[in-house]
Amino acid sequence: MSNQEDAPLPEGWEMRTSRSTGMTYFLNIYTKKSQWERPEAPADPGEVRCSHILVKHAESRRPSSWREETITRTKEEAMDLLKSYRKQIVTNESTFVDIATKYSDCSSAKRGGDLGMFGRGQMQQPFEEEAFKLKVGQLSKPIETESGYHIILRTM
Ligand SMILES: O=C(N[C@H](Cc1nc2ccccc2[nH]1)C(=O)O)c1cc2ccccc2s1
Repeated sequence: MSNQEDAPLPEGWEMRTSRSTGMTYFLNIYTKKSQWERPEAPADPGEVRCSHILVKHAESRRPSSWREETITRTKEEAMDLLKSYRKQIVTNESTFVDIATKYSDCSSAKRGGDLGMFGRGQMQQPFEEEAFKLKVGQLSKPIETESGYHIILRTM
């Protein structure tokens, strides 16, 4: 039975000792907030940085992109296409940036799919929910928003 004190801290937390009292406290390395209680869950990053690949379809909120003036593919075709891209990436046949730059139906394609840093409340809910679940370096499964189907890579 490993002693709770020896167990590693959840991701994003560091242990500190108070200079004034000598007491141990815990620091969220992302938000710089501290707390006395030993954390049980990974620290809320507050903000994340992600890149994504978006495949739109005829029912997308805006069925148009830098690639195609009018996007007519069906939802099923879009999902199949996105899954083929994900397979190329996970088998190292292609890089994420190469696929995003060539095929993503989001204007972020020009930046290799990079969306920059964002906090909660900035992106469509299903996208945000998945993005904040990812560990840094992790590639999501396909998710759906009103824009179409995405795979998300958390980079920070
Ligand atoms: O909403 C955008 N682009 C839309 C497609 C889209 N829909 C999204 C929904 C969630 C996250 C990213 C998304 N991108 C479009 O081009 O029709 C954004 C483009 C960019 C470019 C740079 C940084 C942030 C963003 S957000």
